[in-house]
Formats: sequence, structure tokens, C-alpha cells
Amino acid sequence: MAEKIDGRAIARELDALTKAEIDAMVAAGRERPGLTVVLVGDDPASEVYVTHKVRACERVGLRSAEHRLPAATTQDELLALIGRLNADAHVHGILVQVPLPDHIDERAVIEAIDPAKDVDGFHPVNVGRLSTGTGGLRPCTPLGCIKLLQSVEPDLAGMDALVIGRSNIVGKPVAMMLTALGCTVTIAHSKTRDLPGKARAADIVVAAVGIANFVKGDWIKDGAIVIDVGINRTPGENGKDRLVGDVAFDEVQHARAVTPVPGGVGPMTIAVLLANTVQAAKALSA
Ligand SMILES: Nc1nc2c(c(=O)[nH]1)N[C@@H](CN(C=O)c1ccc(C(=O)N[C@@H](CCC(=O)O)C(=O)O)cc1)CN2
Repeated sequence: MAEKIDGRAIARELDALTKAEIDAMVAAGRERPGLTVVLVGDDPASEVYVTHKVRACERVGLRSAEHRLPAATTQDELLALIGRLNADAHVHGILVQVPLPDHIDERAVIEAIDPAKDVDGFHPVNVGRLSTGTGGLRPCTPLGCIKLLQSVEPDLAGMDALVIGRSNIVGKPVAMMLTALGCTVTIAHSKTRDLPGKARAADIVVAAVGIANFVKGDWIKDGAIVIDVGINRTPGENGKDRLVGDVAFDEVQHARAVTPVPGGVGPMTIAVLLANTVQAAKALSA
């Protein structure tokens, strides 16, 4: 049986460290770090994630503020809000939940956020810092994946890693992080030639392709570590949606370790966001 990597437990451990840092900052007379979350529109999943983020702030002692804007919000109105948040010294982290409605240019919005407050790590300045290994804020889901991998194997140097998915928010950054840790990394996607063969050669497989049960059991070599970033909603037996990952979980029990969905990467995304907000607050007040 593969080890089931418990993302909820590892997220709780990170939250405890984050809370201790916040408590120490406040005890030293510093301002309590604050995160502002912006949601545009009424995507049901995004609403749930934003609610979870605000509750998580409360749990660790971060200040939080929410801006829930109607779907008809214009790009100029959103950019004006970001300008105000950038200028507000009491706001240490700014997060704009994606996806945004189609009439808003996501890139323009991300680029408008002060890189020092970009706790999502999506701004090109932070992407550049990640690629050169020179500080900055790291994107939450990719860093969460790395922390889960290191909970199984602290030293990843020399391992062959396959990242399936080439998105700016998961695939590319996780590949850069693995490279920085000494892995030999292949970035693949759903149309990569001989994907099963490439996966079978990998010590680490990170699946972030967004297709339910895409990675099959015979793609995974004995003893590999498998990180499943997929969150796919499929109709369940009781009429309710069921969450399914990108990996056929039951088929990969010959792996050394695998993340479940739910309860794997998802909770780490929020825990890293909280840690990033503390990092941003410290850097802004340094
Ligand atoms: N601005 C951002 N937008 C989005 C991000 C992001 O990192 N920044 N990531 C995703 C959504 N996301 C956070 O925003 C997110 C997704 C999933 C989870 C999570 O805890 N999932 C649970 C299951 C929850 C459920 O029942 O739906 C799990 O996997 O156990 C947290 C955060 C896109 N947008």
C-alpha cells in the first residue's frame, strides 16, 4: 500500500508555525499582518475557496478583508481597487481569486498588484524571482506540492520528475521549484508523445492536467511519489458532485506515496497563502 500523504495534517502543522510567527510579531508590538481577498462574480467554487481563506485567516490570527464584487465589475473598477489596496500600508497581502469573468484581462490584473503584496506569487516579478532563485513570494499550490513531497523525502536532489501540465499557476512554477531542488524535470501535457512511458521513468509525478483519473496505475513505477493537483467535479451516486483527482488513486498503490483528492494538495494551497502573507508583512515592514 502506498503512503497516503495527509495534506490536511501537514497544512495544520504549517498553520501552527504561521500562527506562532504572527503571535510573536504582535507580542513584539508589530502590526498584525493582514490579507485582502478580492472575488469578482459568483463562481460557486471560487466563493467556497474565498470563504475558506477568510476562515483560515481567523484560525491563525491574520486580519482579513473581503471585497466581493458583482460579475459586471469593469476591469477599470477592479484596477482602481487594486491601486487603493497597493497604497494601503495596512494591507500586506492582496489576492484576486481566479478565474475572473471573461471581460477582465487576468494578466493586467495580476500585473497591477504590488509584487511585494502578491501573496499568490503570480506577478511576473515574483515569477522571475522564482526562476532565478532570488527571494520573492512563491505561488501557493506549487510550494504546497513541494512541501508534501519533502514530507516523504526531504532531499529530492537527483530524482527524475515528470510534471504533467504547463499552466502558469501550477505546472511551470512547480517544475522550476523541482529544478532548483536538484531534480531532472520534464514538463509534459495531455498531448505529449508516449506520456505513459515518460511517467514510468519518473521518480516523482506531479499531475496538474485537469482531467479526472487521467494518470493510470501502469504509468507509475514501483516506489515513485505521486502528487495529484487535480480537482475535478464529477457527478456522484447521490446526485451531489464528487471530487476526483487527475490520478486513478486506487491504481497507484504500488507507489511509495500518493496524495489523495480531497485532502492532499488543496489544503496546502491555503496554508501556504497564510504563510506568504506573514512573509510579505515582514518584508514590507523591514
Ligand atoms: N488567486 C488564486 N485563485 C485560485 C487559486 C490560487 O491559488 N490563487 N487556486 C485555485 C483554487 N484554490 C484556491 O484559491 C483552492 C482549491 C482547492 C482547495 C482545497 O482545499 N480543496 C479541497 C477540497 C475542497 C472542496 O470540497 O471543493 C481539497 O482538495 O481537499 C483550496 C484552494 C483556483 N483559483
